[in-house]
Amino acid sequence: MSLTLPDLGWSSFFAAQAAAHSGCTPYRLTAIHRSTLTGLSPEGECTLMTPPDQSTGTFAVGDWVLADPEHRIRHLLDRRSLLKRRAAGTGAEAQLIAANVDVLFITSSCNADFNLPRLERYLALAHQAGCYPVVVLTKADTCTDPRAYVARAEALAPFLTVLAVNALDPADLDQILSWCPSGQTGALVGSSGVGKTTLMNALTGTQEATAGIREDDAKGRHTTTARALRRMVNGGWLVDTPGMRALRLLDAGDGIDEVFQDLSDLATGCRFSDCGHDSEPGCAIQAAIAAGTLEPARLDRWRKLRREDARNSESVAEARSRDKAFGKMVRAVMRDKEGRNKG
Ligand SMILES: Nc1nc2c(ncn2[C@@H]2O[C@H](COP(=O)(O)OP(=O)(O)OP(=O)(O)O)[C@@H](O)[C@H]2O)c(=O)[nH]1
Ligand SMILES: [Zn+2]
Repeated sequence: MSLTLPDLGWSSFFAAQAAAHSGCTPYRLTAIHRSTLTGLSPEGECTLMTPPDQSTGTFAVGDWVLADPEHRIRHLLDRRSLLKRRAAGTGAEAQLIAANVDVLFITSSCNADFNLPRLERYLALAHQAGCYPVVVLTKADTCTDPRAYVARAEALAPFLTVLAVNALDPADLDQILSWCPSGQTGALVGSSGVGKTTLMNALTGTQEATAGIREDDAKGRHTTTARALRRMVNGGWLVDTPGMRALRLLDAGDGIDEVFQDLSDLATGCRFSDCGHDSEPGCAIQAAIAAGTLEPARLDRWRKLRREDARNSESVAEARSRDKAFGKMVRAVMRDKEGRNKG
């Protein structure tokens, strides 16, 4: 298998950045390990070393880097897109999930999993990351009217691409493949059980169980069993990392406003700039609800997403002071209660 740089996703966007650094070779990162990285070039795969002052955590699967002949990374090229999430634990630090993903396949199914707020949440994520969103509704074969699901999803945003497929039918896969042609990179997100593994295997022509993709085993040893960037049957690429599975919103304020453009536009007409859109006088959003041009449920979903985003984006210090303030409040209530019981 001989690949060219464009086959790997290289474009003029990256070439322009690389032009200033002669003597370096471009590599696309296909796996991030604890202390090294795996890079792919037309010559094949090789292990790359990070610069002395940088941990591997500053790189993401899909990144383009320039390395010297000793395989030491000299430059990380600017990204076209970046998917990240809040790191596990209490910290608000971002964990990079994948870079230079062109298309985010937002996967749901034509059954109980179908959930408009969840789709909106992933749309906001795609906008924020800089990926083109394509909604893929699986299990079209199990319901009588998949068009109805498609129509509901299409109503979420103008010009939104929504596909309905039977992930088990090879004939349906071409629809998906056409959105991520040779040299382009896609990623699948969605809830458990919607058919991501089925699609991944079918699109890449493999039978691998995704459970095998683990960077470390229980003993902390290094057992990378599969590449995190997998080639599809049409020459496109799919990111397949454990982190891709549980993406949450991080600093997605702009992305949310883009998905809820109608609401953010309306809000500029509120009398108060900090309007809570409840019972404030001159609230343009409540006026639209009263006039029947805005669904109250849509306002609820917008609020919920913004709250969730604020939570996910708050700094560690903010999280601590929130917990502290909460602790204080609890103690005050307890004291108050004790006082009353005694009195
Ligand atoms: N009839 C039908 N079954 C499907 C379709 N897509 C997936 N399935 C089935 O749904 C089940 C779950 O599919 P998976 O591919 O494991 O789902 P997943 O999203 O990878 O789930 P996790 O691994 O938990 O994240 C499997 O039994 C699939 O065979 C579809 O389009 N039609
Ligand atoms: Zn208002």
